[in-house]
This record gives sequence, C-alpha cells and structure tokens, in this order.
Amino acid sequence: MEFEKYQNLHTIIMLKEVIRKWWQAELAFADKHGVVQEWQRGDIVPPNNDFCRLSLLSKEGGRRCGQSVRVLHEKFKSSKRLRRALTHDCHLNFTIIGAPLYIDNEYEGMLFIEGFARQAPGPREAEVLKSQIRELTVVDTDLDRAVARVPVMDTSELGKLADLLEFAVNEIASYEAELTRKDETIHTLSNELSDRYRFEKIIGRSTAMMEVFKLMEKVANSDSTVLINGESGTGKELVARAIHHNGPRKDKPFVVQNCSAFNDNLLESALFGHTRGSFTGALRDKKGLFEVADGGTFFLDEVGDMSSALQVKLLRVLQEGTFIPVGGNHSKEVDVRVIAATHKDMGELVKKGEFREDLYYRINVIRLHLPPLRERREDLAILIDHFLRKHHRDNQRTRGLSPEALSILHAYGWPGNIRELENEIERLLVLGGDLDQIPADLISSRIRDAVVPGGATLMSPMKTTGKLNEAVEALEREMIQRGLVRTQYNKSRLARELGISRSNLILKIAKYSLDKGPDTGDEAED
Ligand SMILES: Nc1ncnc2c1ncn2[C@@H]1O[C@H](COP(=O)(O)OP(=O)(O)OP(=O)(O)O)[C@@H](O)[C@H]1O
Repeated sequence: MEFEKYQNLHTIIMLKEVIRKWWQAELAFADKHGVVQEWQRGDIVPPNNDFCRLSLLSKEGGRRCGQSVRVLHEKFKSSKRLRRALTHDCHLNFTIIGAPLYIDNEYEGMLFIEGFARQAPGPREAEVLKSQIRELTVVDTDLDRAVARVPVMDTSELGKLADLLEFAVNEIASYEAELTRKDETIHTLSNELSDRYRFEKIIGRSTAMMEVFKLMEKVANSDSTVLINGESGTGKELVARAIHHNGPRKDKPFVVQNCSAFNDNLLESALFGHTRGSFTGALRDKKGLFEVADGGTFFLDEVGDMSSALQVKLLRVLQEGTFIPVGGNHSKEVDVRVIAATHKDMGELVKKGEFREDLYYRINVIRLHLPPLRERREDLAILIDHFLRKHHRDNQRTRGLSPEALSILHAYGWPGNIRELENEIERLLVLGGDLDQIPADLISSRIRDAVVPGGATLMSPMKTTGKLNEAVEALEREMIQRGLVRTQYNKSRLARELGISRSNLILKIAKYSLDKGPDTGDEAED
C-alpha cells in the first residue's frame, strides 16, 4: 500500500499540522513490512529532537531508527487484537507511539510519531545520550543545548496523541472502504459500458473521452463517412478500427493507407490500382486498396496531404462508389465506408485553397475530435496503468513506478501524445524489469529535463529569500544528504549522479558533517 495517496487527505493534512504545531513532531508511516519508505528514499524531514536528527541522518543511526520502528510494527503484526495505539522505546531510549492501520481487516502498516522523552533527561541519562550519539556520527551541534531541547511528553499528552493517531488510521480505513465501494460501482458500470460500447482497447475516463465514446457508439452502426481529427499519436487509427469492429462491416476488411507516405503516382496506384502497361514496371493488373476494402472500411490517414487530382477521384468514390484504375478505361464499383483522419486544420486548408470544399463537406459528415493528452491529464494514470499491464512480461518482478517517477510523468507535456507515453512505459519496463519499483532516474532524459531541468529530483520547496550562498549551500547539503541515503552511502555512484568527482564529494560530505568519518570500506560499489 502506498501511503502517498493519503498525504492529500484533508484529515491527514490537518493532523500533520496539529502534530507539528503542538508537539513539533512529524507524523510518519511504516508499511506492512515495517519499512518507512520515506526514510528509505532519504526523504527525511529533520526532527525537532537533535539526537533523532543526527541519528536518522547517519548510516548506522538510520539503520537503528528503522530497527526500533520495526519492533513496534512486529508487535502489531503479531496480533490482530492489538488495534489501539502502543508505545515502544527506541535505541536512544526515546518513545515511539504508533497506531496500526487495518484495511479490510488486514494489517497494512502503522502511523507513528517518534523522538520524545517521557520526562526531561537527568544528568546521567544526558551523558549516556551524548556518548551514544557520538558513537553514531560526527556531531555538528551543541549537545548540552540538544539535551535541553529534547521534547518531553507526559502521560496525558501521550493519551491525546494516541487518540489522534487512532483517529487518523480510522479515517484512512473509512476512506479506503469508500473507495472500494466506488470502485465496485465503477467496475459494474464499466462492465455495463464495455458491454454496450465494446471499445475496451481505448482507455479513457475523461469527460472528453466519454464524449468520444458516445459519438463512436452512434457512428459505429451507421455508414456515414467520419473525419477524425487529432494530433499525431492521439489514437486516430485505434478509434477508426474500433468503429469498424463494432459495426455491421466487422467481418469485412479494414484497410489502412497513409496519404502522406507516397508520392502522387504511387498513391493513386495504391488506392485505385492500375492496369498492365499503364506505366513502366506495371507488368500486370493490380487491384487497388479500394477494391481490397470492398464491403469493409477504408481508413485514409492524413487525408489533408492528398493532391488535388486525387481529391477529385476520392470525391467520386464517396459520391458514386466508382473509380477508374490508373491506365484503365472502365470504372469499377465498390461499397466502402471511408473513415478519414488528419492532424491538420481542414477548414484552414479549404480557406487556403489546398483542399476541395466539396470533398471537405463530403468527408466531414461526422467529425470526431481526439483531444491531445495534455488536455485530458485525468486519463494519464489509467493509461500508465494500462501500458504497464500491456507491456509487462510474464514473471517480471516490477510492480510499478516510484512516486517520483510518476510525478515526473504527470508533470510532462506529452507532445507525442499516447504513442510517446506508451513507448516510454515500454522502455521503462525493459530497463527496470528486475526492480520492484521503476525509479525516476530511468525515465528518458528528454522527459526528465523538460520537467526538472538539469536532472534534479523533485524536492521540497526551497527557501527563496535570504542570502544566495546560504540557500545554495542548503540545497547542496540536502541533495548530498538525500543522495547518500538513497545510494546507501555509495559515494562513487552518488558522485557520478551529481556530476562531481568522488574526492570533491568526500570534501563536501566532510564540510557538512554528513558521514561518520573516513570510508568504512563497506560500500556497495566503490
Ligand atoms: N485511448 C487509448 N488507449 C489505449 N491506447 C491508445 C489510446 N490512444 C492511442 N493508443 C495507442 O497509442 C498508439 C498510437 O495510436 P494511433 O496510431 O491510433 O494514433 P494516431 O493518432 O493514428 O497517430 P498518427 O496520426 O501518428 O498516425 C497506438 O499504439 C495505440 O494503440
């Protein structure tokens, strides 16, 4: 379960605010394996308690913090009867309080707050704390001040916090129950819809696509000519096929020709066929595609690119159902439904005299406009999901995209529309096939750079006022700190990612006291 999707719940936003304001603490979530995904990703909001901050941001300390959270998680996991908030003392002897989240009677993880003492540390406890933290990391803070600032919570405060946490998990559970109810309704509705429309390969829930489906349903059973208008990659051919396969001509051929693919002579011969000897190389009679499509549907893509001579011939087929092959004397008769498509503004072409007005009115009987992906962003999530399933190979491990990868895909403009999206997802599945989640750094640099220039990650908003050099240092420190956690302290890899030398990175790590000391030699790849 992804906790990210609850971050925007009004209740969770309010609770986070209240907890920050009254207890200067951060609400966090450990998943059903006891893992705090945000910590794992290096997305650590520095806690108010300096000891916890120092510990969480150091390698060994971070491991121990995770371990302490897991102990409380194991308690919940071991018994379904434990539904109320519980506390546990962490490796630094501070309290963690957590409440289990149950969805559909299944344990899904716990919400927790950590890092406060039940009473102010006495001199002996203070000494123990100081020496514990010095063992874990290089200390950049006045520890006596840190001891004095340790947040303290008495039993009655703790009770309030427990109530809030229990309230939050109940809110999430009811939200999920509501979603499941909605999903079931949508499922039933969409089953009914797909029975009616049977356009199941065309994915889209946006209002714009619903209009398209409605119109498709109307035109599928008629014989009218349809003009599909839309940018490249918006699904014009897919829609044309669906109209054909859902209409009375479905058992007859569906033929496709792109009118911009050939020169005029070749296109004429491809469309209408030719007779033997009609031009050099015409060794025998050849059927044209209109004849091949007889009884079925002819999809003429990029119809706006047709020359005026061919426009006349097309008009004749549409009006009379007849044509004369290249070099022939006799006209042939066919029964073909034409679906034309273009990415151009046909009205404009008519105005400029580049497209015959009579032909335009003949093919523009029913106009179906396919909106570009950037105008129906609400379809992005289901399209991504659809392509992940479509291109997922059997026994492939990956379950989906990381939250950061998803945010980048959602922020991108998709000039190449659905084709571009499909290609990108297919590529990501190939590259990230063995990873649980596909990380953002596998996304094509073209897309990443368009969203976050320079390849930076999507970070929390930075300070935009104050001294520039301080802000730059703060950003540098944050990028290195998160990068160290993300790469599990693999400095060579991080230096490569940041585009600096390894020795420069080590200098910066020392400058910002981000490591415990000299290399321990236990890095994954160094
Ligand atoms: N709504 C959709 N749901 C699922 N797949 C889609 C959808 N729209 C398009 N696709 C997929 O995107 C790709 C491009 O679609 P298609 O070839 O129909 O676009 P087009 O508008 O005809 O493009 P062009 O104008 O460049 O020929 C195809 O693989 C198609 O299956």
